[in-house]
Amino acid sequence: MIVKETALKGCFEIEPSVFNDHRGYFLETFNQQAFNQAIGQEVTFVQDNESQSTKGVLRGLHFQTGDHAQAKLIRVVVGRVLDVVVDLRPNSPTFCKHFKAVLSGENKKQLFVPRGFAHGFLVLSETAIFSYKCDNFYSKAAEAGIAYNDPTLNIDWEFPTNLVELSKKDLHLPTIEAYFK
Ligand SMILES: Cc1cn([C@H]2C[C@H](O)[C@@H](COP(=O)(O)OP(=O)(O)O[C@H]3O[C@@H](C)C(=O)[C@@H](O)[C@H]3O)O2)c(=O)[nH]c1=O
Repeated sequence: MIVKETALKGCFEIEPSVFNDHRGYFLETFNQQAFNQAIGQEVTFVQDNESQSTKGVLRGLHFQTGDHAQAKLIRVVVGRVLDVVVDLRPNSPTFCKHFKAVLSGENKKQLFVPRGFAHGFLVLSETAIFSYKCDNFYSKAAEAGIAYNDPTLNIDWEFPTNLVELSKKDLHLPTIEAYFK
């Protein structure tokens, strides 16, 4: 397993060890002991989520507020996505900065996104199955988000914006400026 901290403190990119043989492959997608040691923190995941989306679907940028904040360990099982995380920790030197990575069923890369970040992804393949662990339970009341095309964040999604498909909820997310007002 190769673990690298990204430019955003506390946010890590993880490349698990994959064992290939004549039958196919094997990997540990999560090992609590190795994971906590690698990132130097005790994280206890309590919920696993999976979603499927088609090409051009963009989910995000989402987070939960206050005591409901969630750290996430993210991976793609099938397909390819552009995953984007945004540091929304007001006291962080990288406040409002983002990090992006292509996660795919082929590269099997994972991202650990700490609490205090917004997260979203855009599906680049015909279909994608997205899987993630959360260290806090889902709370509908605590759901929040920032528009994926926020001008301050200026994220290059590397995809024609007229082809992006959003949920009704995500169509009306505020800008970062409006959110922090
Ligand atoms: C996230 C979530 C949703 N739901 C329900 C609510 C709703 O009826 C349905 C679909 O929810 P959403 O439209 O919010 O799903 P989605 O847009 O996929 O939301 C997810 O987006 C990515 C980018 C994240 O980072 C996640 O934390 C989460 O916010 O599933 C749960 O029951 N539990 C959950 O943990």
